[in-house]
Amino acid sequence: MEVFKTISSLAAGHPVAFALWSLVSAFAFQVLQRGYRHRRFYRNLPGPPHSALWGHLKVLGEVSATIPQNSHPQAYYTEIARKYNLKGIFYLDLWPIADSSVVLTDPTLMEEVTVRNPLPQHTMAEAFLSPIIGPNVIATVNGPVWKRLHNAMAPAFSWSHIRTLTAVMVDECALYRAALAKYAKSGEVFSVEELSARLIFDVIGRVVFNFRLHAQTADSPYLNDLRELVNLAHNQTDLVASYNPIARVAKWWKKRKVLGRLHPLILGKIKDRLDLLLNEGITPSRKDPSSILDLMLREHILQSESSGGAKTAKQISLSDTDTQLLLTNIKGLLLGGHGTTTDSLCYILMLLSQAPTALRKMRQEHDDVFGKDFDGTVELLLDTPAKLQDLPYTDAIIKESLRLFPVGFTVREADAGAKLTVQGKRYPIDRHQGVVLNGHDIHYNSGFFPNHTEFRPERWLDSEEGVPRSYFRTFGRGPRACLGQNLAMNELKVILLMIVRDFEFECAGLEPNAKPKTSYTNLDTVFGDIIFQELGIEARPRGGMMMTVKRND
Ligand code: HEM
Repeated sequence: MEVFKTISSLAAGHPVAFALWSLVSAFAFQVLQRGYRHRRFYRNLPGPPHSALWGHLKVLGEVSATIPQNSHPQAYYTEIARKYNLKGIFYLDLWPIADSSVVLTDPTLMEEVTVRNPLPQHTMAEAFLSPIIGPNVIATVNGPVWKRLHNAMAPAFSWSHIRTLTAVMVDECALYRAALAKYAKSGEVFSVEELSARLIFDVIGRVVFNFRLHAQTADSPYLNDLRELVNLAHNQTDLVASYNPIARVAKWWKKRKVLGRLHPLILGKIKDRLDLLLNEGITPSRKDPSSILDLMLREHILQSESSGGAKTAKQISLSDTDTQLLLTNIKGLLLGGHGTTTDSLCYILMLLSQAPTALRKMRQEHDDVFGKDFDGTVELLLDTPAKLQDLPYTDAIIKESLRLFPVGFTVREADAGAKLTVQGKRYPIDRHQGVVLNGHDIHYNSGFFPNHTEFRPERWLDSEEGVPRSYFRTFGRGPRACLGQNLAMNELKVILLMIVRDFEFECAGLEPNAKPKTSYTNLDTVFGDIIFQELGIEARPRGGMMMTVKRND
């Protein structure tokens, strides 16, 4: 009774203080209740040692102390799994600092949630990307919008279309060779990431828009602004910056400026192309698409035609929603398509710089299949692009590099209350919990890849053992697997074919670690901390992959 009396007199005498006190108490109660529920859910599930107070935050802190800052989460997950001998599935309770998750590290289980019963992309992927690119980008959206985008874009990634892009790749790669020749002459240290991004961006530009973006020869405003957006995404993962109001305002302002420049450029291209198609009465073909933009405009033209026969540019204007969808997805493809392939090329060249035998075998394969002469190689390639499929060793080098350095990542979401079954045991899923598919762990598991830290392209050729498809997770699997994987593989092959016989790469300023920093790899005793991929939109090279190049005479 006394308590009630005190409370009523406080409420009457100090109404504002009372209201504040009530709010704070209600908030504190909610936080405590949430925390308790959270810790209780995780306490008996498989995972590292769980604390009633800290959950797994201390474990994460310990592992973070050994891995270089801002490494991609896949490295932490793999290291935690090794340190605590966690196999197949484990849980991480990181409330309230980060999203809690269930981490899958078993190929069969991953096939279950990607191929047999595919789970949708987690909303955290959309939450991460949409402040940078916008909502409804194909890689993160689910449901009918994803279906529509996937269906519209798919023909641009068919083998038949990719082969028609060989001439584009060869043209752009000739400029890349010329830049390498300059660096070979000067002996200068340069960023392979920066140089390669320009090449790959120009190719992606042709796939997306079918016009040249000139990132290699002039300062492309598209590339500069998109890379600025990537840097902003990079900062998004910096916890200190994300709670600092001044940093947040500065970032908002910068983003506003970048988008203010970028959007009119892309919108101009969309409008010009739509006008041209309509004025010339062209409905873009799905069989022989000129670009992804055309494929997406085709949907729009067909829809407008079927709903009333509108034919002219005036009659068919894009709705705000369609314009937004186009804009977002064009940015997404330019960004994702060039970043992932650039990162992959960097790691391939880094690994080759310390693998003379593999390099020699690949050069031999190129000589055998395309002849020794460079001009002859280009001629044959342009004439018979399918010959790229006759380079199994080059293919194996790319796959082995992408095994050691998977640059993409995926987190899925299951309904609260759903269960995952592993060897007859059922594991619960919490509300909004991230279902993390850590392919990196599989790639560094000697049970699946014997001598897993060795760069051994031969493992992909071994006709007896081979590598089951479910073990290679770099492009994901199932309906949400990478749409651009054939394009990326083909492009990487063209680049390697056009450069490796004439140039020799060497990493600059390597600082190998005296002993491995983690228990899953010892590659840092050769290359140093650059092997710890940094968190950006993808798992990117640390430090720009600085190298020198010389001619292989
Ligand atoms: C080596 C280069 C690349 C790697 C390693 C890579 C990796 C990935 C990964 C891991 C995913 C997510 C898979 C999943 O959620 O299960 C993905 C999705 C996607 N990638 Fe790539 N990617 C590469 C290049 C490209 C290129 C060049 C393009 C085209 C411009 C592209 C377009 C896409 C698209 C459209 C999706 C979303 C597919 C969907 O959700 O339907 N990727 N990629």
